[in-house]
Amino acid sequence: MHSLEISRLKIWDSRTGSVIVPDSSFRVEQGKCLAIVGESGSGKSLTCRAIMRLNPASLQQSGHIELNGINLEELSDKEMRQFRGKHLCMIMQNGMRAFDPSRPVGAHLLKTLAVHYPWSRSDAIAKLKAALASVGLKDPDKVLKSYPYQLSGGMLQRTMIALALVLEPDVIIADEPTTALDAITQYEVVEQFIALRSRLGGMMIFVSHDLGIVKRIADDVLVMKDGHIIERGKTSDVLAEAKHPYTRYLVSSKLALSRHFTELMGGEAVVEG
Ligand SMILES: Nc1ncnc2c1ncn2[C@@H]1O[C@H](COP(=O)(O)OP(=O)(O)OP(=O)(O)O)[C@@H](O)[C@H]1O
Repeated sequence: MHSLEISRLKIWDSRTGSVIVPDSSFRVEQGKCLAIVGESGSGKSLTCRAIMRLNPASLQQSGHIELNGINLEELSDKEMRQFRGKHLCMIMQNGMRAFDPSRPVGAHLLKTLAVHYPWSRSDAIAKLKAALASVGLKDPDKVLKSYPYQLSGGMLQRTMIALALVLEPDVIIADEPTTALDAITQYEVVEQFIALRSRLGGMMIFVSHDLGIVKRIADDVLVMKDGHIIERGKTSDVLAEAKHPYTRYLVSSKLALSRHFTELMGGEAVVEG
């Protein structure tokens, strides 16, 4: 069975000695999406970046991270660079930061693909164009020729999703990929993530503040607070019957917000678990 297994992950700041994530263990299985929720600063991003081994050098980590039986801790930096992209792909909150601002998007994407696949340039372009069209980008040629600043946040996130479609990684880690988008674009990009999940059938970790999105996309959920996992379980169970007071607080804030929104819109409050 393919899986990503994180055991006893600890992350600390080597300059100050302060421990940010003391001891986290969790597992994602083939075909499953795990959401990580929790307040700002609870350690969600550092946990994701620890899996990718992308935290700054001042942050140290220990513990065991294993993907499909491969112990990632044993890979050299060079091997890890090769491993990322093909096996582990991260989609971040700010699409702009994911791209090289000084080059057209297409040049950046082709360079990434060239690290992992021996395709000819024309084959790689054809695959990218098909993927860009499949995530709803109407003019793939124009996207490839554009600089990142010429594309909207939603277009950049779709472009990252398209790249993931071509790379077909075992694991996709999406760190608040819709937070910087307006509500309608958010909805559309989440739809693309759901489609990506079903097309690749791999594993996904989806970090979000938004329990509505979590409910739509994730099978299981972890709730983090101050670096600790305080609750975990099937998404529907956690949302319906949260055990920890902090999770209940998160769920009730979400309900209060949706009630307020519904009242503002002049309708009946819809309470969804
Ligand atoms: N490079 C760093 N060096 C030291 N501490 C850091 C570093 N990056 C983040 N931190 C601290 O680690 C803690 C966890 O940060 P992290 O970014 O993982 O939170 P988060 O849960 O993802 O929050 P958000 O939802 O705001 O992104 C925070 O207190 C943050 O200030």
